Amino acid sequence: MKKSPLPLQSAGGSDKKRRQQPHGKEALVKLLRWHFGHAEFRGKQLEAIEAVLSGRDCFCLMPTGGGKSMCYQIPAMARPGIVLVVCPLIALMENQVTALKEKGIAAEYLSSTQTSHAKNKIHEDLDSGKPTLRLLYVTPELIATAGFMSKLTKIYSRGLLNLVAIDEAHCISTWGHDFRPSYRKLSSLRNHFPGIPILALTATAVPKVQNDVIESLGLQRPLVLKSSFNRPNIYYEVRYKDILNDVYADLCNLLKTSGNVCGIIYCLERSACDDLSAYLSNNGISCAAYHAGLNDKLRSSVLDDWISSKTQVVVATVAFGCRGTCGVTELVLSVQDDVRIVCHYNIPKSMESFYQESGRAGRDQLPSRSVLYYGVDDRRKMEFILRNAKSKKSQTSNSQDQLSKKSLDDFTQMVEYCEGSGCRRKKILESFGEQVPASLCNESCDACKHPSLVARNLEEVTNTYATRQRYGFSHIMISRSENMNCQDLSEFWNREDEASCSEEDVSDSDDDNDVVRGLGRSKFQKKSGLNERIDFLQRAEENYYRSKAPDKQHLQANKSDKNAIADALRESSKQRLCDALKQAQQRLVPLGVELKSAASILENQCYEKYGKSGKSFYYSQVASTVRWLSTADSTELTNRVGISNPSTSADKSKQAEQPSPSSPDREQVNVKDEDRDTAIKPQASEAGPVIESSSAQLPPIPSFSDFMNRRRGREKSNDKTQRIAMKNFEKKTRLK
Ligand SMILES: Nc1ncnc2c1ncn2[C@@H]1O[C@H](COP(=O)(O)OP(=O)(O)OP(=O)(O)O)[C@@H](O)[C@H]1O
Ligand SMILES: [Mg+2]
Repeated sequence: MKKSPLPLQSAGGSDKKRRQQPHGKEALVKLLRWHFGHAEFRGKQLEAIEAVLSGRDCFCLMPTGGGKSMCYQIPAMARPGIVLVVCPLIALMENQVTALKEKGIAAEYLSSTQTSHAKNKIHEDLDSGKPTLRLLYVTPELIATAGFMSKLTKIYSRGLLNLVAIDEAHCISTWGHDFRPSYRKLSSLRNHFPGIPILALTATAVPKVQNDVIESLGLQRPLVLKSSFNRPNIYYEVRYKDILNDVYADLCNLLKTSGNVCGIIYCLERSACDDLSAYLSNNGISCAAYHAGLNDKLRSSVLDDWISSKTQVVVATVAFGCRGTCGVTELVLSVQDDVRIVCHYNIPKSMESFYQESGRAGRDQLPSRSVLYYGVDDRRKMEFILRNAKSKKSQTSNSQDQLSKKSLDDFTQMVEYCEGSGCRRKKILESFGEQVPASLCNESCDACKHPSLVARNLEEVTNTYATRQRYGFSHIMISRSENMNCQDLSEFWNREDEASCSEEDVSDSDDDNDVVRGLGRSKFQKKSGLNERIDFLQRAEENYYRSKAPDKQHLQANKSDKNAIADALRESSKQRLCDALKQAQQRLVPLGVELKSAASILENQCYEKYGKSGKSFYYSQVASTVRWLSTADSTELTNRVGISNPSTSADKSKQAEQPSPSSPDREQVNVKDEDRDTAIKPQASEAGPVIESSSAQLPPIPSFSDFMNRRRGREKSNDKTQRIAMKNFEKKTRLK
């Protein structure tokens, strides 16, 4: 170990005596500089260190990347003896131990993944009169074993246990988003080792969780240190899917204009990860999808490439965002310091999750960005899942019911973050109980920097949404939520235990029992994981359309082969696309194509391109085509259904080259809104939803970029007539 710059206090002897020896600030700063090369302590680090060195329990709340590890690493350097660090992940321990060893610090971890030789060496050192080890990392499961507890007790009775640090301490709380039952086993530590300070560390900001952690660990008169959750180096922004021409293209452009930086995109669904990642790759962004659907080898190579900057962006499912329970991904996402941009392709389930996920940007304190793509349909999807989760919980127990209610409340905060026009930063901080002046933001969120643009966007979203509702879009989720028995969905929103994690996560546990239980649950997990729930939603959507279809024989879908796309399913997709086309036709000029054939062409595109990759790809593609139909203009539509001919194999390659349904090539879209205005000829629907004639005469909704371009154009133009026409158009749109 690197020789300390300070005269070290001797190990052993009276606990009290040792703790009474003060460590002045200067001495501690020297240790920081010597061992870690940092000039000064950050935030509350020094206070936490001084507290534990004086023997006091401490609860330390610091934002992600705030430097919590230092709060136990410096005390470990200050005096000989052992600092025990409890950590939820073997991968996380491995990572920290490797980094410490590189700095010449005597650190080790104990886990089932180590060889007996390595373990024996550690035990020998611990058993010796003068252990050289300073930091010993263990999992909560190991702490609970009788063997390890008796070893720890021996170390304690020899006066060699200096501190117990509990990292990610929120995992002990059922109120947190990352509850881990094995953390409950840590409750006994306070009584087992009287006089040894316990340091609980977390970045989880919810006050209820904080109190729960302190109580559950039995901390005595703890020094409670709470740093501000403000991340001044992150610029927060929300983009509105419903008024963007093409969300994929927007995201792609965003990444390109951000430079060749390291980024993370979070999606709710695996299929969206694959789809988006493929789109971005095709458009020149070096990126890869990462989710539980990939095999281990592929996953680790994706992460390796990302860490080594071979890949710029990783598109990951949110299921990998849980800190306490999930495996390597979480580790990588949270140790990569130079992530410059974090995008959420779907609205997160809570402010807590959003904060943690977006917080992975800029851990090195350099300017970074968080961009959330918000869509009303995404919101509905979430609400739908939450509502159904609630109905199941209410059948089982009150406390579960409360948890579901909490999920809904948490989600409301997230919706307010997106739908409100006030400072985003203030909203984040206030949701964690921090009252801050508006000036704190210093124009580092879109609402503060471009207030009128945000207000216009929100107005546009409201108008678009109102019009869509009038046309019958977006009501699907609501009607289904009332009809469906969707009990399986409940688990997704309350990750009460490891059961809700994927198998990789369980393998990270150190507890044999947990592993066995976990494996026993794996069948259930497979059935009730996030993506399966999404599949379930999509199936429900299919059922909805099937039940609408006149020919009920489609209901006989072949259930035997999970991935095979049955003819009945294809038929129901066609029907669904046909419905969407009808609605599009009411909005636009007549397509000049027979609707059923057009639906067939679109369905075939989905099938050709995605069917072979499995059902969920196919489902998501059909769903995104339906979404696309709700915004596409006549030229886009004719281009898409006109070019393709599903029946010839020669066209297959052509189809592959075509942009994905959710991302029609913008270059092809060149229809002026004025042209569209005059071209509208509302058609009576054949069998689609009944639409009032007044709504059928509505002008088409201009896309946001059209709207903005026209605005810009207007500013430049001196042509008075054009200006008047524009004003009239805007007025008309607003009125609708
Ligand atoms: N006093 C300091 N000065 C400069 N850099 C520091 C200081 N303390 C810690 N750091 C650096 O800050 C980064 C984050 O530290 P650390 O991993 O301890 O954060 P954390 O609070 O544990 O974050 P997380 O919640 O993500 O686990 C590391 O690169 C670390 O070296
Ligand atoms: Mg940490």
